[in-house]
Amino acid sequence: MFELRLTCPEDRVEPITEALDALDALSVSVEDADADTDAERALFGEPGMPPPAQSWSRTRVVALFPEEAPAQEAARLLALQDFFDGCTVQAVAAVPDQDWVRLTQSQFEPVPVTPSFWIVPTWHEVPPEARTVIRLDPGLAFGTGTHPTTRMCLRWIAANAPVGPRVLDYGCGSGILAIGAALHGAAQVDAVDIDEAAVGATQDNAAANGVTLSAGLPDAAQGVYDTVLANILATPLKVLAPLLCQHVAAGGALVLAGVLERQTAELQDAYAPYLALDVADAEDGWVLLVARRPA
Ligand SMILES: C[S@@+](CC[C@H](N)C(=O)[O-])C[C@H]1O[C@@H](n2cnc3c(N)ncnc32)[C@H](O)[C@@H]1O
Repeated sequence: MFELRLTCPEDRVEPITEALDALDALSVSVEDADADTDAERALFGEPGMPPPAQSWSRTRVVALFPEEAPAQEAARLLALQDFFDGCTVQAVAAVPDQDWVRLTQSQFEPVPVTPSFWIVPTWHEVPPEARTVIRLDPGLAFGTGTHPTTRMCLRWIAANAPVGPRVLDYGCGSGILAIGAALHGAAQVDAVDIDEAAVGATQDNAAANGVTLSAGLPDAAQGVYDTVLANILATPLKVLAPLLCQHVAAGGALVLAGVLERQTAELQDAYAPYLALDVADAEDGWVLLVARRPA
């Protein structure tokens, strides 16, 4: 795992985090850079000296990548953007996996998807109002419920329960959507991902939640499903249009996330030869696109 660390003025956080998402960062976290300033002051021995004025409004953004090359490429591409003026890349550095997991775990709190459907890390008590719970520890696969795209998919699952009976989670990451579908009535859930670590994480997380599902590489998706869920970014979703649509049964639903509001029309165009996508939900600049195949 490699992290790209940069500092920026507060008003650049949004375009930078959006760009990092589009550049396939596994996670992007935003921190207050003032803590650094205090530490630097202590280190360089300036008792009583205020930090430079601009530091007070600076923010640190940390993006994780599976390898060094995409982290370096992201740093290079960001530096070319107009909105990067006044921002500084601090480092691209290796992060030991255990440190990342420990660091990430310290940032996770229980997340409500609906008032009664929660994602709760294993080291937290289950809130009393939670009736349906996914127990999940953030690991190396994407999908902890803190990202709006994951939450929108889970909200759709809860609102459309019972889902299935056959459900496909394409790009399963941690398996969170597959587990959510199984907890909301799906009788058979297939979860697939191009990343073998995600397949392993999905199997582990399903077992930890007492859920039976089948996890594998994309070829394991076979036949048609009543619900096809895919939370991947817009570009791969466009490429996958014919494949995903061919897996949707008559009367079934296709649920797509990972799409920014401004990408809605291009996704609708890419899917138009197969299915008609509508915006079913929106959060923080992301949209949930849903299509139904006529019965
Ligand atoms: C944004 S994560 C979503 C994880 C989880 N489903 C969720 O909703 O939180 C996208 C996942 O899709 C996988 N992925 C990306 N491109 C893919 C492809 N062409 N086929 C299958 N999986 C893919 C990635 O490895 C990653 O685990």
